[in-house]
Amino acid sequence: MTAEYSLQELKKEARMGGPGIETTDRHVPVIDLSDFEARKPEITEELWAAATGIGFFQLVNHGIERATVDRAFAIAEEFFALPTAVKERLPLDKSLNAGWEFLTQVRPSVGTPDQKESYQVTRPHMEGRWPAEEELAGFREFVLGFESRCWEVAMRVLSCFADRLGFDSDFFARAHDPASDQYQSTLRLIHYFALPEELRDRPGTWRAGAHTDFDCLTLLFQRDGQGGLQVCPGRDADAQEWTSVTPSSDAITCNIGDMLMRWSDDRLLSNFHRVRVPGADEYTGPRYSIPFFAQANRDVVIESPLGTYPPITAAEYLRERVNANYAHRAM
Ligand SMILES: O=C(O)CCC(=O)C(=O)O
Ligand SMILES: [Fe+2]
Repeated sequence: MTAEYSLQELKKEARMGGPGIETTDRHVPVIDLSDFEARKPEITEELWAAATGIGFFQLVNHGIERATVDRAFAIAEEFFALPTAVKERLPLDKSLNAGWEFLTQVRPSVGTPDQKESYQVTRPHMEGRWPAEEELAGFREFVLGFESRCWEVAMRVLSCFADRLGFDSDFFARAHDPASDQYQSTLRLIHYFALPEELRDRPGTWRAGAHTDFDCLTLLFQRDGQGGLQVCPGRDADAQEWTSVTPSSDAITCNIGDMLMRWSDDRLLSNFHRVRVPGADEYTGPRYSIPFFAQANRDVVIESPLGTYPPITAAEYLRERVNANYAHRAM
């Protein structure tokens, strides 16, 4: 990817920070993964249609039991309830996507920090970044197990895209090999703060400012009743029309990221999304979400079937995206 391409991406992002308008005209498809092997051709059609359109879809019967998802949210709440002094011992290393941050993520679209704290888990870089067993018993073991379950679901979905793109079915599983020290897929626990009165009507306050994800595929776990996620499809997004995604504790909300858009010669669409703050009549308490970002291993070369972009390693690709973000912020 050239620097100009990165900058062009960023200019689009900078235009996306306003409130825009809301529309209910669009639909986020719900895709049933049950009986996956037998129904794979049918599921692949549904995934492809969603990913080449709105870029978002919700998976049901995805194979991760509700009790496991509930436990993930319970343990996330326990983590964020730890004393600040404990969490401060696990600071985020941005280049490694590992550790805890508090109010530090600034999206180029809005220029204000997301109203959240988050904890990122990237397998090869967690040494010294786990709370001690006495502080939060069973946390490390559970979180790593949950990360593996997410990986499995993500690879199942990516194998469908591989079939359609002309790769072999295991192509993306090899590209996201968790046994490699080059692995860079990330599980993130997020706690969006209860909305304080004084921020309720302040323009430019976002739980997550408008952005596209850098990865191949994002799996997002949300809770019933904790809404706010909105999507604006279309790379240019000139109309600035946003559609709310209804949260569900039973579904995994998925979206395509920039890396897979590039890998698919722009056929699969990485679309803008954001998390708005609650409106006047809405629940203003804390909101928790858990995204898993399937991001190809650092040493994997991203080479699209039609050759729209020159080959680039996943590490270099991300470095350019991150650098472009910093350049923008410094201006
Ligand atoms: O919390 C959410 O609903 C969305 C989070 C998100 O888009 C992200 O972390 O990239
Ligand atoms: Fe996102």
